[in-house]
Amino acid sequence: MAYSCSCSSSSSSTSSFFSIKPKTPSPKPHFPKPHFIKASTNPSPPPSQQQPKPISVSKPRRPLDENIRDEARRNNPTYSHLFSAKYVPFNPDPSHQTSDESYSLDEIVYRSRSGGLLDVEHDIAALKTYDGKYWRDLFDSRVGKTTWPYGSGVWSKKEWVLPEIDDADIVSAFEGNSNLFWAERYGKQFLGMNDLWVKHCGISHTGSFKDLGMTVLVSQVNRLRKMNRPVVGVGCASTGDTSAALSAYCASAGIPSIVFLPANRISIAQLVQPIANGAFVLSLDTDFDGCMHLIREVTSELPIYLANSLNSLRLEGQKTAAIEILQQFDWQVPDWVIVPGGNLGNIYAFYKGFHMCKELGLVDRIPRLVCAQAANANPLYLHYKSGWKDFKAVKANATFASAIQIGDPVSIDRAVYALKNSNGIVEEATEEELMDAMAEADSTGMFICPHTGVALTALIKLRKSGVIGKTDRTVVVSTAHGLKFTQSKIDYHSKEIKDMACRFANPPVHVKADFASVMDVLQRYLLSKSPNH
Ligand SMILES: Cc1ncc(COP(=O)(O)O)c(C=O)c1O
Ligand SMILES: N[C@@H](CCOP(=O)(O)O)C(=O)O
Repeated sequence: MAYSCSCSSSSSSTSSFFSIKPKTPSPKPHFPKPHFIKASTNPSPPPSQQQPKPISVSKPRRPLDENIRDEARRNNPTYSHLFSAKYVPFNPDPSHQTSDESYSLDEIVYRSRSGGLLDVEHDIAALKTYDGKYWRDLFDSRVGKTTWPYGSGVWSKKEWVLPEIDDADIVSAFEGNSNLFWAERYGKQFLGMNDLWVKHCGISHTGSFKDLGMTVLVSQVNRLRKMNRPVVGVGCASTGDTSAALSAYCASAGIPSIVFLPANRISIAQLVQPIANGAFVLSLDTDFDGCMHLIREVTSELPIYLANSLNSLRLEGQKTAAIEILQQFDWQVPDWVIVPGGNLGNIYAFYKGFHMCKELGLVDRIPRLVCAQAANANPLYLHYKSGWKDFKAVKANATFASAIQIGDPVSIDRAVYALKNSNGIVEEATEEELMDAMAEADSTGMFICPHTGVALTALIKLRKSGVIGKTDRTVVVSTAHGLKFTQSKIDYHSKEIKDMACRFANPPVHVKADFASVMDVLQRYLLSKSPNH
């Protein structure tokens, strides 16, 4: 790449003016009711009939040797006998179908016998014993509470995620329940849209959507270790976000974590996260695809559990973001959901979440999915453009969207399946397009990451071509917190990026510290902003 890319710690540049150092249930009679927390089992009377409540002076209610896990153990009935899930080959080829192949989730297995991907298959017949309204009400009743583990947006859907795990084994930071932001000004000003939303999955414990999957994976590892299974540590290859999430959840459970990072290809903020959380960090002179290759070899030799999304457990957590979007729209289905794609697990996770909601009667359709890639790392886009002919991995070039600098995505088959079954589209974004989109979005009050800039570029292109209509309800998935990628914003607003106009740069103005100089620049500024200017 021609310019000095901010995502490389070695190449981070600093502008002179930024004085910043570099860088109601209807159960069948024989099934007991799954647990509703109090609020929904005993709905309150309408406000007109309510008596004024005495103000309670709250005192600590728990004795010192008790906590919310103990409370959950006492209060939450166990439904492990009602619902179950297992690993099965992902979308097996019917011609060599080995229909009996399945594995318990307590086994350590990442690939099917044929070498293909696995999927977590739920006992849909058991889940169907309850109707769509039942599930909607159950999930809604758990939002915003602190009841263990349902205070988490992931574990509030526990029956659909890891139904058999003991609540006591769950490792959670009450992740999920991320805000769905109405992008009023951005939609109106730049796209003429009135129903545009940004799902802020990056406003999360470690600043990315990876928390949703990692709580599930690390919880299962916690369970396996209690069962004395041979898991000494958990490892991943990462472009920065998976390693941050893995190290935080492992640290919280006291489990060793090992992370393989491509040297000088992730942001400083992302590098600091596993270091601070006590992970064993290997910085390797290769790219993400090289790291991925190595971690797969290592985890097949050593008792290190693989935490990348090749491991289908992760996607069970990530799919809850799709369910959450429906929930936040009062179970109305948006027209479009746009997701930036790299290793390509997340686009399938979204598909799976939406599909389960349809299959189980919570909604009657699913949205169309768009996967957005950086043009510098676009193997899925090329595959889509070729009419889904033979897939070819690419050598991924540097991109400001550094977390998706991936040329050989492990979940390519899952992504293709998700897109084909959702009438989906793949788009790409050049470096200039994604940085401009990020800057424009930020100028309307967001503070997004470059990957979200990739997704917004896809939206801009699909709006311009008329594929996405002005009134289409559209959700752009924001995958990481912008604060992890400040160097890219500094580079852009400094206009220090080679071959990039940085059209929306807003550099600070250096002014002499005297009244006249300050008044002078302010008057010129106010004039430029006045309506008659
Ligand atoms: C911030 C960010 N956005 C998007 C992605 C892409 O997700 P996936 O790899 O599941 O396609 C990743 C990781 O790959 C990421 O870290
Ligand atoms: N962006 C990811 C790349 C690895 O993806 P994964 O979902 O397979 O773990 C990261 O942050 O490492």
